[in-house]
Amino acid sequence: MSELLVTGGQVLRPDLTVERADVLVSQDSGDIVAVDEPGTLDGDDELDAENGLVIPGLVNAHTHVAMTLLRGLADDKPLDAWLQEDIWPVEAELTAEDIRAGAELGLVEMIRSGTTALSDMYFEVEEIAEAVDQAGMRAALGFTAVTVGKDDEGARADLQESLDVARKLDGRADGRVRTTFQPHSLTTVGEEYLREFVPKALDEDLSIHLHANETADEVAPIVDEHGMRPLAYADDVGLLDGDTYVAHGVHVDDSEIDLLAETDTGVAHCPASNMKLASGMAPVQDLLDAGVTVGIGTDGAASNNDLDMFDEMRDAAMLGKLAADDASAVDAGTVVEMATANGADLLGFDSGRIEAGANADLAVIDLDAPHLTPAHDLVSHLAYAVHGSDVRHTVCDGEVLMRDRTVEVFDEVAVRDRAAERAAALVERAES
Ligand SMILES: N[C@@H](CCSC[C@H]1O[C@@H](n2cnc3c(=O)[nH]cnc32)[C@H](O)[C@@H]1O)C(=O)O
Ligand SMILES: [Zn+2]
Repeated sequence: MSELLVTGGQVLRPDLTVERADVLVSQDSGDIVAVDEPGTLDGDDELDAENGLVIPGLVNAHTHVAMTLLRGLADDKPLDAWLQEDIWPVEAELTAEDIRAGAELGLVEMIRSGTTALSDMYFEVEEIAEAVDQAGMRAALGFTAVTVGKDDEGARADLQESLDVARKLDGRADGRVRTTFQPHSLTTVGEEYLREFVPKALDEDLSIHLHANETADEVAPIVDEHGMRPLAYADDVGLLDGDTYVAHGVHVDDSEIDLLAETDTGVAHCPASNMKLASGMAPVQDLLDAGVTVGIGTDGAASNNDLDMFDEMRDAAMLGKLAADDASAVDAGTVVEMATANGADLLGFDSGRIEAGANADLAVIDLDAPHLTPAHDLVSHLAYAVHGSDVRHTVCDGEVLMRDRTVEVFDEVAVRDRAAERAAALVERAES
């Protein structure tokens, strides 16, 4: 029996109160065993949380982790032009080894900034699953199907692969990997393919993750072609019948907000990506008021341009206020819940809460910093003032992924060097 004691700090509890407490986690079960008064618990090993705040590991509810290789390659364009002119041509040159290197880089960046779980959409998913396994993190992974620009055989093969990958990789990494069926979006996968394959995913009880209602440009053609709003169309083809979450959900009208709530469909809100691509402002407070589960995602590093969930919480709060024209909207406590418990609920993990019985996924924030002084309200600090670089330790499934700012699960310098080399060679191939 091996137990780790996170000791000497303050702890953020599920009701968002903060108390002085020690946290005991089991490295065998990967669960939190107890949260109790300082000095009352004992472990085999200790993690020093003195002058620190223990929080649930953050959950990045929508990303493309291997896109770290494309960070800074193409900026300052809207979604459609950015994908078609810049991103897709370079992605066509990506090898399995590139994706492994990019994923490792992204996971190291996440561990350093206190993220312990992610929901990812990409290809070469086996490589991403292996990187997640080595990282010791938790992930909902999947193969993203696109049918535009493909012949019928290619299109059907893509959707079949999304089903096959979801079936094959579920439960990998000792159960830390779950999977989702992933049509890329409502405009990049044809209706006949959705009608054929979505029922198969539902039959197998697969969770579903897709991009939806991201830009105004994508809404209009759906309304023209199908005579209904995008999410009504998504519902019509069965996409909202299962355990589904959509990334973005920016351009949703009241009827679609109601539909999300009625069908218990979640939203992975990506504020930085929505601002950078000028996609628009998601009505986050309206979604929350309607009872929709909203998590927060960074989207890929090429549209953010980092994977720091603390930046993302601050962006979500600020953009949520602007969208609602109300400074009280999307408050600090709300974004902290979105980035922890809500995200975990979307991905289907029992994480995001520091309480006995939950997954032992946590981060310790160093509060000894000028930008975190004074400490009137630590929840406010989490939403508005903490940076990813303030994270001292990161723990997932009871294992220490980073101790005293040293990543223990990867050779960080080697990961950075390999990613930089592969990214340079990738761009050279794409340009030749
Ligand atoms: N490009 C591949 C498979 C798609 S993987 C998932 C895709 O989502 C893309 N992506 C990244 N961010 C966004 C976004 O905000 N909206 C839509 N797609 C995105 C990403 O570049 C990647 O191509 C194919 O043609 O078959
Ligand atoms: Zn995306």
